[in-house]
Amino acid sequence: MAQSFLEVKNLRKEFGGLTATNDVTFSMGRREIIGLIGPNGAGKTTLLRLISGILKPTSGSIKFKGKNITGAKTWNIVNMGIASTFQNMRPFRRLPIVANVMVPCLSPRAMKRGEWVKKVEAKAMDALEFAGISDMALEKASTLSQGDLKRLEVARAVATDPELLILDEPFGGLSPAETELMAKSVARLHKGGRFGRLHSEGPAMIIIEHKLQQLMKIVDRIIVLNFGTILADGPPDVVVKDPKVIEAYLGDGGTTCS
Ligand SMILES: Nc1ncnc2c1ncn2[C@@H]1O[C@H](COP(=O)(O)OP(=O)(O)OP(=O)(O)O)[C@@H](O)[C@H]1O
Repeated sequence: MAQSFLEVKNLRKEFGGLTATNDVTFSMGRREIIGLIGPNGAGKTTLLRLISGILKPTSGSIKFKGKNITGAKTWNIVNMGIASTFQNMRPFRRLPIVANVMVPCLSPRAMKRGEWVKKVEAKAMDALEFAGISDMALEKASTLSQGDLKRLEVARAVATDPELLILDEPFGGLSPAETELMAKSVARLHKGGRFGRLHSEGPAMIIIEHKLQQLMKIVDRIIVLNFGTILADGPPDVVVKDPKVIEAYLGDGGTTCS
């Protein structure tokens, strides 16, 4: 049987008496882009944190490209090719925006193509250009609006040339116009190619998002979590019609949820 790109098996995380992810099992292919949805508290962010190494699971396993990464350190996971953005954004607020992106550019993974430090700023600028905030590169990160902080998060993640990019609510707090722009950038990145000195291999993606209309346009598969358990897993048009999903999350309005 062909080896999965990402293989999550019986992944469980308990916080005291609370089971945040309850034996979650799924796998994904190298070219997939998955939307991870579900009600508040369903366990989506916990699942993301387990895959990116911020949390250690209570039990279960995670394999990436055939290697067991369960409980591995975050920086090892980043160097293997998994990058994430988070809801609670924590940039180096006192540093210029471009310096925030130069830090991930100095990771062994980002440097592995034989780049030297003098090229790092140029590469960081290309990541900012990709995210649409290069004109503010020398401002302090503390001056950024919520929407632009999201862009900085994306720039920091793409600067490591990830093979799997995990985005936690990339459209959260953005205006409809900003959401449209971010959705287009994400879809473009998934296709891959060169963006200046940035080389995107077209990462696989897992995107947590509540703005379903926009999410549906860019993903080819949806996983629905509810009370830490996978309720549905399939193509977006099938999942949104699933009575279990409508009852637990979508309500009568279906995909009008934004
Ligand atoms: N560090 C923690 N300590 C204790 N409980 C936690 C912790 N992190 C998450 N939880 C709990 O685990 C459950 C799942 O939370 P999680 O943040 O993963 O849900 P979510 O689906 O991402 O929700 P949202 O859509 O609101 O972001 C919730 O009941 C939450 O309160």
